[in-house]
Amino acid sequence: MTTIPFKKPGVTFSEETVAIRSDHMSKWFTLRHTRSIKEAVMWIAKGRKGDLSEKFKALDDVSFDIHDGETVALLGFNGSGKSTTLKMISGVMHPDEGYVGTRRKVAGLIEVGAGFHPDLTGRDNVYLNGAILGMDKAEIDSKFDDIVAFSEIGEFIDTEVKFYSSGMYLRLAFAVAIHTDPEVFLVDEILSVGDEPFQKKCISRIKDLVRRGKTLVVVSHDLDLIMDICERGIVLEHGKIVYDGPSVGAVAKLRDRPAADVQREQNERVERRLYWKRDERRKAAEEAAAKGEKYVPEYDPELDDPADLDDPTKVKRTKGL
Ligand SMILES: Nc1ncnc2c1ncn2[C@@H]1O[C@H](COP(=O)(O)OP(=O)(O)OP(=O)(O)O)[C@@H](O)[C@H]1O
Repeated sequence: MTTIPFKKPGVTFSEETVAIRSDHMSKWFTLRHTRSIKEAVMWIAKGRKGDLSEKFKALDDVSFDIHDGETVALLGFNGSGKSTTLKMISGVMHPDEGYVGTRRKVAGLIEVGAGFHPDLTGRDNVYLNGAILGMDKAEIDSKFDDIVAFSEIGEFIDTEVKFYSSGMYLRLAFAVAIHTDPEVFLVDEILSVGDEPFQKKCISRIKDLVRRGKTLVVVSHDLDLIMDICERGIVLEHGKIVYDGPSVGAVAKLRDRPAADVQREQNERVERRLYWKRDERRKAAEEAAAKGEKYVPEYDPELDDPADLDDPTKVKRTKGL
């Protein structure tokens, strides 16, 4: 039994709740070999018979259903096919065999700055990217200040994005994607591009989405974070699914350790974190009370119900978060 507060108790899934379906999906890629000049000459001399390149199956008969509100991690060692699976779900790649489809509004953070035009300013790119992700102008207008605040781009919003660092790109891309209010959010490892405070902010925002019941599919090598955020883990090995079940079991498989031990350590980690967070709040409330003030904590998706944000006496949202 996990102690994460935002995990939902068992929900009944049906055909109507399927958000993403992958049905016997396979993908072939071409592996190009570097050949010596001699080999290339021989190949031409033999009438170009055979191929200098070789095909390999990056995804092999991958099937899964992801239902509304599920939080799923795609796990596996380097080259196992995680990012390719995410690209299939987002539609930037198509399977060679089988089927993959989504039934909900999807926003993905898969490739940093994909959909950004280098010669346009940050401001113009917010509008361009927002439109690509399905927002109309009025919606972007109303969210523009929040997007810029979240990204912390500040005055650079009117600079052409070709002058941005990769971290600045990421900030703006994440800020736009998160403000599209997607039903399904796809996140690849790219969070690692941002600096630590920004990563924390993104993770907090992702936890907020989870708490609000959104569907999440994440690719990450950060297994502790995965257990925090995701209920389910799908482990890929050489393009095949070798495990699909509770994320703790997936992590145990990757770490080659008993699931009960991994679960116990995860529970201890979460309990410790929540203890310190509550303790900090308690101290801040005492300090405020000593001054005759009322302490209103900042919203934390691990401690607070998102509905509490409607009541300014309960929690407040940090600007841009
Ligand atoms: N466009 C492509 N053309 C050729 N091969 C590709 C292409 N994209 C991915 N691959 C190969 O397909 C395999 C799976 O790649 P993928 O990026 O999905 O792995 P991954 O599990 O996300 O790995 P990592 O943990 O290193 O990010 C790898 O061998 C990779 O080199």
